[in-house]
Amino acid sequence: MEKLKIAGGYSLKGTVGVSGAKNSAVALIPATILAESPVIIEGLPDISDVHILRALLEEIGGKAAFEDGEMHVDPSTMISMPLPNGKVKKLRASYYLMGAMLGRFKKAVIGLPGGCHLGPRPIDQHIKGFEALGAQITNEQGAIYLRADELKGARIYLDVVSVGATINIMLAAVLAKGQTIIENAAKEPEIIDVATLLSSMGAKIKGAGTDVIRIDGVEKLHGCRHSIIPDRIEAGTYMIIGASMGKEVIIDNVIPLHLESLIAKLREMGIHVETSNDQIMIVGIQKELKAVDVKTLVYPGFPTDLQQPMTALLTKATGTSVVTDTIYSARFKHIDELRRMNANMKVEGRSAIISGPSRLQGAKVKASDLRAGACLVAAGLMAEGITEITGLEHIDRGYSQLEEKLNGLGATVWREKLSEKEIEQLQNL
Ligand SMILES: CC(=O)N[C@H]1[C@@H](OP(=O)(O)OP(=O)(O)OC[C@H]2O[C@@H](n3ccc(=O)[nH]c3=O)[C@H](O)[C@@H]2O)O[C@H](CO)[C@@H](O)[C@@H]1O
Ligand SMILES: C=C(OP(=O)(O)O)C(=O)O
Repeated sequence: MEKLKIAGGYSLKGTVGVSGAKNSAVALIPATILAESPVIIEGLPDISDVHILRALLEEIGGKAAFEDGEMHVDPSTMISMPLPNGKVKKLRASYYLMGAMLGRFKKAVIGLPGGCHLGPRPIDQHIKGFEALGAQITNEQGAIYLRADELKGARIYLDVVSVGATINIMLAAVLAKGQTIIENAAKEPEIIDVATLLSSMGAKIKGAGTDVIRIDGVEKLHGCRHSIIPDRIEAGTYMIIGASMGKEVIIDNVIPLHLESLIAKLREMGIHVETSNDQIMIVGIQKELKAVDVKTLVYPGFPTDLQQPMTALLTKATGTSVVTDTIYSARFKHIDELRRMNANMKVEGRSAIISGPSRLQGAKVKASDLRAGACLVAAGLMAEGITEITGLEHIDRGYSQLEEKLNGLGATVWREKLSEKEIEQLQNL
């Protein structure tokens, strides 16, 4: 086990390259199961979610090689092997194996997913969609059993706008007989990316990126090559870091349109942001920053995945900021850790209330989930002295080459092994 150490308080400058999007990658990899011939995905991030999904493709008999960001998958030898436990619990997106395996094999056994604990994360809308397509589904001792004699297209209205349910139903529907219509679909860029891959494989999908998606089922899908979109959440994290400590930080390989809500908030705070085709330049603090209110919403609203890093930046703003998460009821485990670092903030219901400015101090803190980790990294860079962050397994689910990228901007960040005493202390927490 390791900890991340940050010597904070130094300004940052330079260019940081953004990796492929985690939330696309974790759907694109299971989508390859649906093809009859090899699929190549390029630009994948080097994160644990990608490595685990690659291993899961091999567990069901496929061949999957991952090198230099490129994954070569040969799905022709895959079988519907049950995956009730083990690796599926290490990430959220293992739920996409349900849609993809149901689509190809008409049966699957998949353990309930893991991922960040952010309050209740049901999958009832995924199940509702699969059932509408004709699947029988049971939950037996924490594993979902899915089976269908055949899948038939259906009209499915999502009661909750869900990224996962939208993609999972698309995966199950592309090989179903007839037309499927998903209404009240989520519109995140990652959904368009998955639809682009499926279309290159021969699927017929219209409307991805709008709230009505129409899928005309086809008999079979073939291999192709696909290039992933950049990670807007990783990009947003570096924008927030640049805004808090940057003299001038350029975020490269980004689609500025995907980050309009964050760009608008940073400008509202008084931060200078410039955009070009595939770059965003942040000129950090020139003057006093203004406190702002932030409310997370489905895309194109402010992403919940940037809510936690944003609270670190808001400790620098003068006045009171209110950050409300409308997507997850309990995405505030980072707040106690920020308080250890001298932040003045509290949680009230679904909101964090931040009074600033505060001078953050380095401390020993623990990442409870992925973006709590990103928030603590941002706070550690801002704080005076040394910050030590444990819980790196969460951060490694979503940030490719974190230390290399930060040190490339002039930060001082490194990993150290935890002593036996530290491991014991963590286990007793
Ligand atoms: C792997 C992946 O892409 N993860 C992202 C995905 O998670 P995920 O796909 O799990 O999130 P959803 O969009 O499904 O969840 C949105 C909201 O709907 C609720 N809900 C969802 C499904 C369902 O069947 N029933 C239900 O009630 C959830 O509890 C949550 O309150 O979108 C989230 C919201 O942008 C992001 O935070 C995650 O980073
Ligand atoms: C919540 C997240 O991930 P997951 O859905 O994979 O747990 C995230 O990426 O912030």
